[in-house]
Amino acid sequence: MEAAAALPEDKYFQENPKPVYLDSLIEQTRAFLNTHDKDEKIVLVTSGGTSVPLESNTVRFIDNFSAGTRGASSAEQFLFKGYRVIFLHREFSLQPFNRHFIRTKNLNFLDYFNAEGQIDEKYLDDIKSMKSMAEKYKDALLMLPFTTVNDYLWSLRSIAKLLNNNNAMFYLAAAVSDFYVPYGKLPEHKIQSRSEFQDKSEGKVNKSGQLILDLDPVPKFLRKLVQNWANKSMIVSFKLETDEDLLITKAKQALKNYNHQLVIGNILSTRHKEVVVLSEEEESEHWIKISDETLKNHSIEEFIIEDITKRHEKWMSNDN
Ligand SMILES: CC(C)(COP(=O)(O)O)[C@@H](O)C(=O)NCCC(=O)N[C@@H](CSSC[C@H](N)C(=O)O)C(=O)O
Repeated sequence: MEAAAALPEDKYFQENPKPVYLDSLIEQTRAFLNTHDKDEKIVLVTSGGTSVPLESNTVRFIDNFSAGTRGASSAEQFLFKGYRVIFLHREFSLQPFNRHFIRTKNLNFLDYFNAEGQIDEKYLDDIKSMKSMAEKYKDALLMLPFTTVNDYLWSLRSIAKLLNNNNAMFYLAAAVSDFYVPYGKLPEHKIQSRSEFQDKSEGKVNKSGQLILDLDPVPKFLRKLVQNWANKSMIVSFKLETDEDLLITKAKQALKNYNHQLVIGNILSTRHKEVVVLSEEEESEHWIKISDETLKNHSIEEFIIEDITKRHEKWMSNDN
C-alpha cells in the first residue's frame, strides 16, 4: 500500500483544530515580549517529547522519548548568557532549576525532608542556591507547556510568528513525532479491545483482536519555520539517531533539506556526553565531547550553549 503523503503544512492547520488554550499562549508570549526591549537576545527552547493520541478521549497514545534534560539544562545556560528564554516544554517533563531535584538517582521528594517536615540539612545549600537562581531569572523565563504533537505544532507556529527577528534563536530540542493520527481519522472514544464492541467505522481492531495502527507522516514543519514563520531568525535543530552510522548523513541531509543554520546530531545512548554540530558554513563536523570526570561537575549543555551563542553573535553581527 502506498505510504500516505504528508499534508502540506498549511493544510495540516486547516484539518487539525488548534488547542483550546492557544489564544492564551499567544497572549502570554506577547506580554512576555512586551516587557523587554525588542533587540534583546531571546531564544525559543523546545523540550521534551510530543505525544500522539490514538483516541480523541485519549486513553492510549504513542510517546516520543525525551526526559527534557537537554532542553531544561540548555535553558539554564541561555539564561546565564543573558538570553530571555521561552521554554516550550512537554508538560511534567524536566524544567530549568527544578530538574536538579527531580528523577535524581534513589532520591524522592520526601527524602529531602526530615521527620519534622523541614528540609534536611544536607540538601539545604543546594536547594537555597537553586532557589535563588530560579528567583533571579524568573522574569527572563516564560514556561509554556504542550502535550500532543498538535499542541506543539500550533504553538511553534504561533510563537515563531511573534519572535521572527535576527536577535531570536530557535533551539529545537523537543523530540517531535514523525507520525500521527489526523483529527479526521481519530476515534472519539476508547478503542475497544474486542472488535464486536466497537463501532465498525473505527475498524482499529481486526477479527484476531490485533490493534491496527494507521498513522500519517507529520508535515515537515522545519521547512516552513525556516522559509516562512521565522525566516529572520537563527534556527538550530537536533537530529536524534540510535545508529551511529546514520548520524552524520542524516544530520547533513536535514541541513541541506531545510537550509537552516545548525543541526546538532546526537545518539540516544551517548547524548549526555557527546554531540556533533554541523553548520551551513563549515564543511567539517564540530564534535563536543565531555569525559565522565567532567560530567561529574558539568553538563554538556554548558559547552553546547557556549558554542551556539558565539555563532549567534556572529549571525546577528552579519545582520542576517
Ligand atoms: C531528545 C534529545 C535526545 C534529548 O534527550 P533528553 O535530554 O532526554 O530530553 C535531544 O537532544 C534531541 O535529539 N531532540 C530532537 C529529536 C528529534 O525529534 N529530532 C527530529 C528533527 S526535529 S522533528 C522535525 C520533523 N521530523 C521534520 O523533519 O521536519 C529528528 O531527528 O528527525
